[in-house]
Amino acid sequence: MPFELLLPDEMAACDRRAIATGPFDGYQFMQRAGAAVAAIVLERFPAASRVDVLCGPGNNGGDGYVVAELLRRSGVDVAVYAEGPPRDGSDAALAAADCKVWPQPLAAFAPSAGGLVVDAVYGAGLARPVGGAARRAMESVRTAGVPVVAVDLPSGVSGATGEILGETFQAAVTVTFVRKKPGHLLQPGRTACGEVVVADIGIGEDIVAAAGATCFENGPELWKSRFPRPAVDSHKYSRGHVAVFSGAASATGAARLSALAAARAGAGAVTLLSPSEALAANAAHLTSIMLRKADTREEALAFFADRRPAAFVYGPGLDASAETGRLLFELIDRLPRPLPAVVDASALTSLAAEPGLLAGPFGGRAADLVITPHEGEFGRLFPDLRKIPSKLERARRAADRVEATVVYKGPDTVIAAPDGRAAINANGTPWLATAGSGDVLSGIVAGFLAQGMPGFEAACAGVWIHAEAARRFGPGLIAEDIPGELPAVLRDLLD
Ligand SMILES: NC(=O)C1=CN([C@@H]2O[C@H](COP(=O)(O)OP(=O)(O)OC[C@H]3O[C@@H](n4cnc5c(N)ncnc54)[C@H](O)[C@@H]3O)[C@@H](O)[C@H]2O)[C@@H](O)CC1
Ligand SMILES: [K+]
Repeated sequence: MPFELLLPDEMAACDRRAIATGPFDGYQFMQRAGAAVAAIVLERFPAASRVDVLCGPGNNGGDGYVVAELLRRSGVDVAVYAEGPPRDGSDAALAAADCKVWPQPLAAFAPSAGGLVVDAVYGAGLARPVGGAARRAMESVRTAGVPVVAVDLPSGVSGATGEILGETFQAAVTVTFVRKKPGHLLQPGRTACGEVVVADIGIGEDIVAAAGATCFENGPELWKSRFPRPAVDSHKYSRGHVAVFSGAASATGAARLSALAAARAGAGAVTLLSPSEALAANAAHLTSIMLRKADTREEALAFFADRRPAAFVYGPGLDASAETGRLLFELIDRLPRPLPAVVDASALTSLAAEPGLLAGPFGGRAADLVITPHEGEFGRLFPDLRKIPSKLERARRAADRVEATVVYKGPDTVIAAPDGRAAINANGTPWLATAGSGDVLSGIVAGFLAQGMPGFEAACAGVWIHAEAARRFGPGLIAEDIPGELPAVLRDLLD
């Protein structure tokens, strides 16, 4: 699977296994990595008047010596600045010995106008916050605005978490090897990387597979085998019926956005369950979406028994008081059969107000439960997880705790399943930061759940398609525009 993201220890295991099985040794892999970076430098920055290669003491620095020597042989004006010599006997020491560019101390480096910096200071081995000469180099490059090509990761970015430890370079291009790492997609690392190029250095697919990665970059490859496609003999209910709970008279729009999105995602029928005081407001704005009065839990349960929806959305526009969360549990416990559901927005705030409700497994009660907290809601729901520095790890712990798929939203949305799988989404756009876009996402995910997609796949597909629709629309996007963009995105996926 080309979408695996390798954690640093998984990447190190791949390196070790590849070296042990041959035919390449560690230095040959380093030469291939350096050659890939040098090729990008020559291709992307042919007009650079000079290239300064900054080398650290480990193998990332080793890649840097290979880059410097290859650029020298290509006739580039190249200088090497080193933060100490590589360890004797290491692959990096071999690379330094083969490099004919004499290294100067990193402390003597100053960026030159019209030049380019190759950042080979730290990569996967980053062990502590960046300081000293490396930090000063980063600050001076940032001030001078000189472009940077980063080797593996911008030095200072954690490959595991995307955190910046101390300081980093803002790269124009980051060349990594074999597969991306979570830190290339998680913020703020993703921004520091610029464009990410993945270079093949000859580590085989079988070796990557043996690493057993459980984190992926979200994309159609991950879920298209489970993607719903209507059968020739489908009727509207067999395509999946979604129920969406509406808020009170002054808060009905959120649920309607969800309902419309569920329909556009392919649910054959969608019903809005509305308090009587909001029926008129809802009726005035609905055409293909059905409307049913539900003032009480009993009325909602009667609808579920009678019309047997395949999934429901609970949260957008609802009251954030503790009663909303209690009602959800009563509903789930009394449903005629476990149903997939998306729990979002005010329902999450409500559940956080009464932590006891979430103390035990939540999803164990529903078939496929998906919760979609943004940063604030996540922090309120799982206050003890806030101290974990990795967003990926926070999402995984939350999914394990509540036994539900967690869509932890943001510019780097993480989707985590209770079985340990996780995906990081990277096709988002800042145009999605607009009121109501989360309500649309809930509806899309519910639409896929109702069509039989399992929770993790439905959530991953929903997040990617939602972002793709917004990206295609671009400037001026408001939540109402997203459902209308879905048909074109779906057509491309189903073709
Ligand atoms: N076979 C392999 O293992 C390959 C490794 N490759 C390169 O090797 C890199 C990993 O090499 P290493 O494991 O040697 O790690 P690094 O080169 O990233 O860094 C390790 C060294 O930096 C020091 N260090 C870490 N953080 C520091 C900080 N904040 N301040 C000061 N010193 C610090 C460590 O003490 C150690 O000496 C990858 O990122 C990649 O660029 C590539 O050559 C491809 C093949
Ligand atoms: K680097």
